[in-house]
Amino acid sequence: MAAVTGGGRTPLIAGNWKMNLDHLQAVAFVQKLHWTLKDAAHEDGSVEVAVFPPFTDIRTVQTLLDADKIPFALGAQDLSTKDAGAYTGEVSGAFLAKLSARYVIIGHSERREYHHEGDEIVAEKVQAALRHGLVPVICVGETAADLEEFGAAAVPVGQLEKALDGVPADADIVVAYEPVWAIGSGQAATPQQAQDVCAKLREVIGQKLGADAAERTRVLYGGSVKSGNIASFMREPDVDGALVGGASLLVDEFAAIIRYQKHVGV
Ligand SMILES: O=C[C@H](O)COP(=O)(O)O
Repeated sequence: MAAVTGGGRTPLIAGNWKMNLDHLQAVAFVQKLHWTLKDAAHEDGSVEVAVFPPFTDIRTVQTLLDADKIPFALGAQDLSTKDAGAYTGEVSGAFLAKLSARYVIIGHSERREYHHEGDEIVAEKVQAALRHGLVPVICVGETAADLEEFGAAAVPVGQLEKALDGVPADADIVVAYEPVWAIGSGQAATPQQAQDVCAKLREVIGQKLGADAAERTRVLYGGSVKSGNIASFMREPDVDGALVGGASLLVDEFAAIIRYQKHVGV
């Protein structure tokens, strides 16, 4: 089955569990999701599925994925700017890499808002991820007030420019456009809004890292993605997948999102 995004990029459907599902619930969830998806496209690699459990679940989920040969990638929701040392409560990228985490979310709006993480910290975390061979999923997006004052693209474009400072041209990264007003609100962006901003973010990648990086880097949309709207986003040429919050906690709903190709008609 063909990928539907531009440039031959493999679509990525990523489930950010946020602070939900303890390690026992995580095992039941992953087993059920895998079982539900037995016939789905992710089994042949045409859609990549990634789950982002809380830190305390990661070891358990990693063991399950390995033992049952479940083809989901594993990610963390955050990491420290530091690699080791006297930083109480922090988790190093080195530790995540040892647990076979492939991805790490950086700059999520909930980190920016509740933990006061600005663009400098985000850029440091991107460097920390790359130091340990992790793929940063760099989140950018405008608030409702930003949208009114500057339009949709200005803030995410500025955030991404800063996050990419010092990133080498050959770095493996993912960018997620998440308008803050669309997160958990049930009010998703329109596919055209998502496309417009994702295309601008791809331009930024091109300016900062070069044309090859712009062509190969996946740009996701996030914010109230559901099974009922995923196909409309995935039809857009610059939307290469989704970063899903609430709907990634419901097995049948998340499985239906992963199976979006059935609705796209490719
Ligand atoms: O990381 C995921 C986003 O915050 C989207 O969350 P949501 O799908 O619940 O709107």
